[in-house]
Amino acid sequence: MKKIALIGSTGSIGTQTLDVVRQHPGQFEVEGLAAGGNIELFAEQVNRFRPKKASVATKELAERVRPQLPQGVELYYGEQGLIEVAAGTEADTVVTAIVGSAGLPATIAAIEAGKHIALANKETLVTAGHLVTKAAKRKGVALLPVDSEHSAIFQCLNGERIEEVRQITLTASGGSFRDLTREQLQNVTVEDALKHPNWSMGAKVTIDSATMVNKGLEVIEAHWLFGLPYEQIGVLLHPESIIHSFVEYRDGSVIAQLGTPDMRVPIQYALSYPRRWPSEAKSLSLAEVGKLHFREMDYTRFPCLRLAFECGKIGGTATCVYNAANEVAVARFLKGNISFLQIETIIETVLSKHDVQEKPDLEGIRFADRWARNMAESL
Ligand SMILES: NC(=O)C1=CN([C@@H]2O[C@H](COP(=O)(O)OP(=O)(O)OC[C@H]3O[C@@H](n4cnc5c(N)ncnc54)[C@H](OP(=O)(O)O)[C@@H]3O)[C@@H](O)[C@H]2O)C=CC1
Ligand SMILES: CC(=O)[C@@H](O)[C@H](O)COP(=O)(O)O
Ligand SMILES: [Mn+2]
Repeated sequence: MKKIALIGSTGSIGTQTLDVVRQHPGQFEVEGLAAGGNIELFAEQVNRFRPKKASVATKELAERVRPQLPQGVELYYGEQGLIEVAAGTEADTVVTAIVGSAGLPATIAAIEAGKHIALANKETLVTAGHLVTKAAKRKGVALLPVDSEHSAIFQCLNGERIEEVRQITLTASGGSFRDLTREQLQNVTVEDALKHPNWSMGAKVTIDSATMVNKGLEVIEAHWLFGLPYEQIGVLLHPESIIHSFVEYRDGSVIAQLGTPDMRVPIQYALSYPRRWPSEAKSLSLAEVGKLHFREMDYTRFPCLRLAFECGKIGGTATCVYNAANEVAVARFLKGNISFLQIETIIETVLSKHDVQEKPDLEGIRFADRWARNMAESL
């Protein structure tokens, strides 16, 4: 029996995690669930999975949802509520399916409480990778990747030595606007940006995919998860999202992980590791697929990816600021407040005004995150 807590249960990764739980009756105990504001779905989930602890975003939401929950469930709210669910139950693994750097305090608390992390919330590693990985090492807990590319790399590295790796390559679909020129990007709409060609995901990551910030965040995530320098991390445009990523070894061998795009596969692998459980995922028929395509990344077309590499190499608070500026810019774009191309202008401008702190502690990270958000709001 695997005991899990899940933060971000009502989102795309959260609901698919609960699909995996449902598909393996008797294998899981759900000890804790946390969500933001979707209290109707959250109430259903709590009634179905009967966690001991539950949390929603605010006190007001907690008061509204309380009457719909079964007796005996301890209900919390806010950042402390997330921490309670992530760190305060008997779960051995916490699935971080919350979006944004809001997931950082709960992830650190879970690690400090000795929980393994099935990590979907990439913003946590981008914001404070040095602190998260150091804490995980000190506590002897695993950071198990859920992100499809990182799960792929993790699987390709299985049983190999990291020092024998020449290069890892993350594949990128190109997102909703892959084939548009920068000129054409000037008039794109929120609705169009939300149409990812291959994956059905939450709004924020779908926009990140279109700006290529998602790949930028993933490059930084890979740096921290696998301990590789940025010079050994590459990105390749692959429109079909069938090859989820690959590793080239020093003898010239290349090992890739393939599959139909279905996030329940990497979610399940993070929970079943080192075993492989049966799943309902569709078999991949390469004969049906016929052809796979690849293109060199164009860093002029996708400047946010170049910026991510630059921030990663600078280190310190640079990646935290890249992430925070992006979170604010994407939220503003989704509200119709700025244009698509202004997302990258905001990130670039905020970064240009930032004085990087080299080895920030958690307080330094929080300060940089707040500073970048305020700056991004003010532009
Ligand atoms: N979706 C995907 O296929 C993939 C996602 N990821 C990563 O996984 C993470 C989640 O993405 P995704 O599932 O798409 O996002 P969604 O927007 O679909 O879901 C986000 C979840 O976080 C909850 N949430 C947001 N803010 C808060 C808060 N302040 N307190 C508590 N809960 C909060 C939401 O609650 P509510 O809805 O109730 O407000 C929801 O449950 C992201 O970091 C993303 O980059 C990585 C790979 C693939
Ligand atoms: C499914 C997943 O892992 C997403 O993060 C995915 O990577 C988005 O695809 P692209 O960023 O390659 O468009
Ligand atoms: Mn991904």
